[in-house]
Amino acid sequence: MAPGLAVLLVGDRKDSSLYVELKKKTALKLGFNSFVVKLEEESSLEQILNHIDQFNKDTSVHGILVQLPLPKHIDPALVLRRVDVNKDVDGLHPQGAIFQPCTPKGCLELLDRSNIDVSGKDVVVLGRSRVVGLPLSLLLTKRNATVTLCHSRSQQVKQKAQRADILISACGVPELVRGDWIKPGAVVVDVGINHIPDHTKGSGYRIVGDVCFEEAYKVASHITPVPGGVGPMTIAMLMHNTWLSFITKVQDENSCK
Ligand SMILES: Nc1nc(=O)c2c([nH]1)NC[C@@H]1CN(c3ccc(C(=O)N[C@@H](CCC(=O)O)C(=O)O)cc3)C=[N+]21
Repeated sequence: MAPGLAVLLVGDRKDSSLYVELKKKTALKLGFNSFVVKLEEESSLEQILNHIDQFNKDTSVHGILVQLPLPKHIDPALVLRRVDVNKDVDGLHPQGAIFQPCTPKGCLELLDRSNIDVSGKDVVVLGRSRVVGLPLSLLLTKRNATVTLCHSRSQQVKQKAQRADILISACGVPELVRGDWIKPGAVVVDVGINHIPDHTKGSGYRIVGDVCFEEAYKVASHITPVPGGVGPMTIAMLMHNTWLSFITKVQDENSCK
């Protein structure tokens, strides 16, 4: 018996296909079982829910991940709610997830492993997404940080960022955060993964974060790169949650409640 991770991909977005492939490769490398189901973009809600029910029933599946975003005609909340909460290794269950969502968990892991204590610090989070910004702010608050959660309607975001001891960007705006947004010595965590056109690359694009790294690394004390930063940590945390589900000893500290 080995931990089993099931991934459901609906449609054939290039970025989603790549991420699903990375998850599968990592699972297999760890000796996990990997089950990937790919459905057509036009699939109905019923078809999608059917596959989730099968994963829910399958005792060799310990973790289920529904790759987001789903096609426009599908309400993600309906799909995520169908996933057995005990197998929701993505931590995205609308009501009371057991596992911590992977990207926020990865950010905290990066801070922990760099011995950066968030308690009492002023943390500014850019972006209020249901998958990253919002849950990350809650987890940071639980760890006694003072959190300012900025979003598209926030005013004077640059001035707010400049006061941060720890600045976390998860807003999906390529290189929004410039060197002069950062307090000297601050810690910068870049969650953004943005594809921008680049004709000098064979692929026709290159990946940049939400932070202008060239400027930021000169000002910050610590900074995560893109690629090679939060992205791989997200996958590592997905595997960790799948492992926790497998051993079914999820302690309170992994609770999102
Ligand atoms: N239900 C769900 N759960 C997710 O966790 C989820 C999702 N949907 N939808 C999309 C985002 C995105 N995501 C990434 C994970 C790893 C890398 C990663 O490892 N990136 C490499 C680069 C890979 C590349 O070349 O693009 C890096 O940053 O070094 C990126 C992005 C998980 N997501």
